[in-house]
Amino acid sequence: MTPNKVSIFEVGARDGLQNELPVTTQDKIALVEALGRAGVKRIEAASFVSPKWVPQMADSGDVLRNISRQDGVTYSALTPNLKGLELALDAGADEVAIFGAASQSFSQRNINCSIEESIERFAPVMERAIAANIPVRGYVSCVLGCPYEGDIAISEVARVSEILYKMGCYEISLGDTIGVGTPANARRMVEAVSQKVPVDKLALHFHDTYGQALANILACLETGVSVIDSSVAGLGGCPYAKGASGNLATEDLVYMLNGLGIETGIDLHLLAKAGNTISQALGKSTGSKVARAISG
Ligand SMILES: CC(C)(COP(=O)([O-])OP(=O)([O-])OC[C@H]1O[C@@H](n2cnc3c(N)ncnc32)[C@H](O)[C@@H]1OP(=O)([O-])[O-])[C@@H](O)C(=O)NCCC(=O)NCCSC(=O)C[C@@](C)(O)CC(=O)[O-]
Repeated sequence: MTPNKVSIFEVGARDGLQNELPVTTQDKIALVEALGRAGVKRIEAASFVSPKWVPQMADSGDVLRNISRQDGVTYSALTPNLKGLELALDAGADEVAIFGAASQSFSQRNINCSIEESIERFAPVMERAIAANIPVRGYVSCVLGCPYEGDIAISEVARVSEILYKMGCYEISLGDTIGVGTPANARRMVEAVSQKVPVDKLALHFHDTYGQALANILACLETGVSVIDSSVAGLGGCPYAKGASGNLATEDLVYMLNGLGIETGIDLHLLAKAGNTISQALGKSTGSKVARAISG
């Protein structure tokens, strides 16, 4: 069941940088271009959300408009509502993502509405995106725990995932937003969701707050999932756990997959270089253990 190829969905320029100190638009553009040169084919480069809520992403339009696009690379953006979608289309996003949650409290704090209200908001986004021929990805946050509610029922994760899938999302990314999962419950969750959404339409989006992300991914690969989200240099913190690491570092993921003989198409050294450069711009060292080892 373990796939022999994995598609990496790089979220450093969005999920990572939304949780870091601001960097310049030019730094973001350079990062996205360096990721492309490293062989990353799916890059989340922008987020059209309220600049009052997430000021770090306020220049998303300028980023998307000014990158030198590489053939075969998809540049995507988060769009919580119709306004976000229109901005993303205007800036030239190749695909967009709507983002919901399996926790009511998280949904309320993240996008200022309940799960049900979020589904209502997503419907016109989906309709307009389909009309514009733009693929829509769906995120479900808090699939292995919530910072406000603690444990989340797997049935709720499966329910929300199925709703987003049936609305027309081409892929559902399962977010362990606060990185609390461990391998056995991560695998149980993926198995349960795959009863409702085909496993080849699922992606793993596991944060590394508790250092479990690689182990969780390894356990879930056995279910057949073959799309994994990660963030170069481990960019991104966790607003709910001060000082905690954020997303799983793409370099660490690629290193593990290389060792398993699973193809990603990514050049690890160029990837680490991209991660080191953006880390320098942030005034910190890379969050990737592999990148540190290679550089050393
Ligand atoms: C969703 C809203 C906008 C609702 O926010 P709201 O206040 O309920 O919305 P509103 O429609 O009442 O609008 C309020 C103001 O925001 C503006 N506005 C409204 N929409 C937009 C937009 N698209 N782009 C730019 N501006 C927008 C709107 O124009 C208005 O401006 P004002 O009149 O006050 O000047 C807000 O809650 C928001 O922006 N939240 C951002 C949440 C966010 O970005 N979270 C991080 C991403 S999710 C994540 O990281 C998890 C994930 C995906 O990685 C998976 C995982 O790890 O679990």
